[in-house]
Order: sequence, then C-alpha cells, then structure tokens
Amino acid sequence: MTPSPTPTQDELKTQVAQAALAYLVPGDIIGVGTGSTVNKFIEALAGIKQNVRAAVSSSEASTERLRALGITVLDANDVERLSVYVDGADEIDGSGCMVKGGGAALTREKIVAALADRFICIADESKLVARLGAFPLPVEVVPMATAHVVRRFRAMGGTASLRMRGSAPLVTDNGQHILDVRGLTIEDPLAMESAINQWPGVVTVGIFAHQRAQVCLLGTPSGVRTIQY
Ligand SMILES: O=C(CO)[C@H](O)[C@H](O)COP(=O)(O)O
Repeated sequence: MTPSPTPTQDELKTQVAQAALAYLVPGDIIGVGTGSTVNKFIEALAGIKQNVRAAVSSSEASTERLRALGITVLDANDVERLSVYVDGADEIDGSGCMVKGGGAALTREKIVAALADRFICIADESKLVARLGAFPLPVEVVPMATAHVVRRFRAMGGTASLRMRGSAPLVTDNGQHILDVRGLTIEDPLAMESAINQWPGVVTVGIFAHQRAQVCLLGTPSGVRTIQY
C-alpha cells in the first residue's frame, strides 16, 4: 500500500477552516479575523452563508473577501456581542495565549475578539509553542512614537525593526506603523501585554493574553487536533 502523502500547509489550513464551521451558531453574526488561514475559513463560509446573518471583520482585506461572497459586514460599533470570533495566530501556547499581528491587523483583531464569547483559533500545528516569543512580536505604534518605543524595547533586551512594504513603512488599516521585536522573553504574557500597552504611542501589542483563545483547532497530518482551554 502506498503511504498517503503528507498534507501541505495549505491543506492543513483548509482542514481547520472547515472544522471551525462547527463552532458557528446558525443565524448569528460572526467575528472574522485576518490572514491566510482565515482566508480559507472565509472560503469555507461560502458553503453555509445562508446561516450567517452578518460578520464583523478585523481588516479591510477580510471585509473585501466577505463582501465578495455576499456576506454583510457590520461596523464593530453596531454590535454588542458575538458568539464566536475565528482567527489565526502566529504562535499559541498551552494556555491559549497568542502572538498575533503577522498580517498587521492586531489592533482590530483584539477589538473584535473582545466582543466575542469565544475565540476559536485556527492554525497549523507549527504555531503551537511551549513558550511565546520566537516569532518577532508585532506592535502597532503611532509613527511619532517609533524611536521612543524602539528605545524602550532595547532597554528590555529586544531589537525592534520597522515593518516595511517595499521602500516605505507599512501603514496599517488604522494609519499607524508596525514594529517587529526580536529577542524578547515572554515569561508572563498577561503582565507583559498590560505593561507594553501602557507605553505612550503603543496602539496595541501583539500579545493576546487578555483576549486569549478558548478553543484551538490545530491542523496536523493525522487530522484536526482540538485543544479546549
Ligand atoms: O495575526 C494575524 C494577522 O494580523 C494572523 O492571524 C496571523 O498572522 C496568522 O496568519 P496566517 O493564518 O496567515 O498564518
């Protein structure tokens, strides 16, 4: 018998995107994140869109994809509560804390996640880590504060670099910039998230410990592994 081929990362993302559909409450408004795994989730929504009343989206990119499917996208200000928010992660640990922002959408992701009863994280198994911090930590900053924030990270032993798009700094959906910080040790995600969020000029740090995942659907070669937190 020929062994079945190892699934590609793309196939693992499709698996978890499909699995996330089981967590949606028919007729509810859903929270939708950003990134390549979420793009698979949005594709999967096409098959059940009659059960989706509307969505609240965490980026202009996801909004465009949702609208292309005919799904109504609401302003977060017009929604008090969501049953479920589905999003990816750059890293997730054993307690559901995450590093996010690889797609530069961290601020809106945190806002939409805060509206939801449950954060369903969808990711391939490479994202599960024993301790957060190997992935460069994204931080959205007000441009005039960049140098100050870079110095504060340096004082903590981190090296922050401005994320570029071509030859210019990347500009987020909120009109701000992103720093990617390497070399940090994230021992206490809750405390570190709270501390960095207090720095003047920081819009959002990409540690998601206050808005952590309640469920993680991990794509593995042997199928979807579900972790409940
Ligand atoms: O935080 C994010 C975007 O800001 C994404 O969820 C994160 O970068 C994971 O993306 P992908 O599914 O493409 O690996």
